[in-house]
Amino acid sequence: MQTLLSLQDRSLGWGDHMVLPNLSISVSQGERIAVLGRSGVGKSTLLSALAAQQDGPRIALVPQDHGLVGSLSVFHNVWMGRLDDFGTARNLATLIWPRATQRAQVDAVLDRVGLTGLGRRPVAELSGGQRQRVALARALLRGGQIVLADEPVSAVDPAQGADLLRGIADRFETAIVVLHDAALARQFATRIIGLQAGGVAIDAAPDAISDADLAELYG
Ligand SMILES: Nc1ncnc2c1ncn2[C@@H]1O[C@H](COP(=O)(O)OP(=O)(O)OP(=O)(O)O)[C@@H](O)[C@H]1O
Repeated sequence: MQTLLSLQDRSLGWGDHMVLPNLSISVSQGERIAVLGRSGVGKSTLLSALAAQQDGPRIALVPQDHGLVGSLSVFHNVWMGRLDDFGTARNLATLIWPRATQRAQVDAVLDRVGLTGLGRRPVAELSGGQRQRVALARALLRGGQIVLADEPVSAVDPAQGADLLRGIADRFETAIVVLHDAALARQFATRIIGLQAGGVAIDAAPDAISDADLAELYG
């Protein structure tokens, strides 16, 4: 399988703060990767390094803080996922006079994430779980070869989370998703990467990893 993203012997950190020294990870087409590990271990740092690769595949992002503009409508926030597909004039026209076809495309992804009928609502008026689903809808609209999603279902219940993860898997052949629910990770992933104390402690298929192995990540 083709390698879509790769970090080789990279040391990831922020300024003088080293988070993941000498890290090597490759992501192949078709993999669904769940990244697990304690708070602060470097899951978001890993995703941001993968997302920053130059001349790579088309990536859809679901950031942990959602990256939404509260004063804009749900429609406009979702449409942002495709801004780089169009020129400035077309984007300005969409901002002012969204076309029926554009509304229909956004409505389809809003239906998929359970936000039917909320397109005109300002994001600032939504709940945390609804905002999270707007960020996911934006990635679904964008599409691409790979999605990088940082805790995209942390604010919804496990059944809804499982359904939204199926939506991700249906839309994207390759996915890297940070999760904190080990059961959801087992359901979703073809590969689980567990980070611990500055490095990769687990990197295997879910069937090859015991619950005790996963619990140790948080021990
Ligand atoms: N933008 C930033 N600037 C400086 N330090 C940062 C930044 N983002 C993260 N860090 C630091 O890097 C380390 C790893 O953070 P990171 O957000 O990658 O962890 P995480 O595993 O995603 O945590 P969580 O599960 O709480 O989201 C932490 O010590 C954090 O304080």
